[in-house]
Amino acid sequence: MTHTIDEVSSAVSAAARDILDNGYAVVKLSDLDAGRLQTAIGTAVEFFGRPDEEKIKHGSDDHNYGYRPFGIEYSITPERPDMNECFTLWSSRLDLIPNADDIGPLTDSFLRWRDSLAPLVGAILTEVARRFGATAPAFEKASYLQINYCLPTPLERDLLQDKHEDGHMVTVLHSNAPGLEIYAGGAADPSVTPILPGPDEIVIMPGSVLTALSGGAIEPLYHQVRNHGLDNRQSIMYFVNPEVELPLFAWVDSADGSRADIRAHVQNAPTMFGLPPVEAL
Ligand SMILES: O=C(O)CCC(=O)C(=O)O
Ligand SMILES: [Fe+2]
Repeated sequence: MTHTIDEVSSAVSAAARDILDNGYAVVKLSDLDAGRLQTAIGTAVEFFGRPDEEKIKHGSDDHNYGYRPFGIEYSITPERPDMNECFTLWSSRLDLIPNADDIGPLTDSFLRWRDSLAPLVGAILTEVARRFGATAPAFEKASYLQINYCLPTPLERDLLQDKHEDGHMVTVLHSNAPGLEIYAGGAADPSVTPILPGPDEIVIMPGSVLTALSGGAIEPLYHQVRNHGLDNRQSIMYFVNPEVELPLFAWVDSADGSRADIRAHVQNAPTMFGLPPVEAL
């Protein structure tokens, strides 16, 4: 299915409305974009199948760029690491990934998938900001793609990833097997909703940076990943952060009438998961 301009703009409006009214949105992709998504997952799965000593050659020393082995990132506590390996690509910065030249098909497929997502994310954020009489911040240079390659995990460990919110503006997520559970009723409501996007679907989840921008109107979507004992599950995320070169002000006045610069929140959020702060790339 190809999408006409009218269909795209109504999908964007519907996504913005769902984020504001329901706290998250599910968006259907065109055939072209769904193909890029599946190619990105396929090339990454081939990469994760390589020996550890090969993969580690493509990870930065601080584990922020390229391959990140199991055991670094966590959701609540370092004693319970997320049960996955990762590969990340920040902005278009192939130079930050050691020996990126040797994994061209993987980085190419990630760049193509990012090229599909960035205009869609930009249009949806523009529409969300418009509802607050504001303009959405630029984001591409401070945002990154990450694929999680889930590891086979004994069922005694109930969750592959403990309950968390991502600390970004939005996360665009696709997963290819069950596990994701969202707290659709808010962080304090214990009930969870399992979510499995179709092969041509993505989920858009607000994070606490969007909460700060919207003056609390849009809550962060807490989520977790249940262990169903599967041995072939991947999830791929576009973690979208506002660029941080210039001051970044909330879209609404705070109670005292001021508008705080929220850049420190943006930059420090990843430290809650054991990762370095967001840089201005
Ligand atoms: O694997 C998933 O479905 C979710 C992954 C996730 O929440 C994350 O990496 O922050
Ligand atoms: Fe997450």
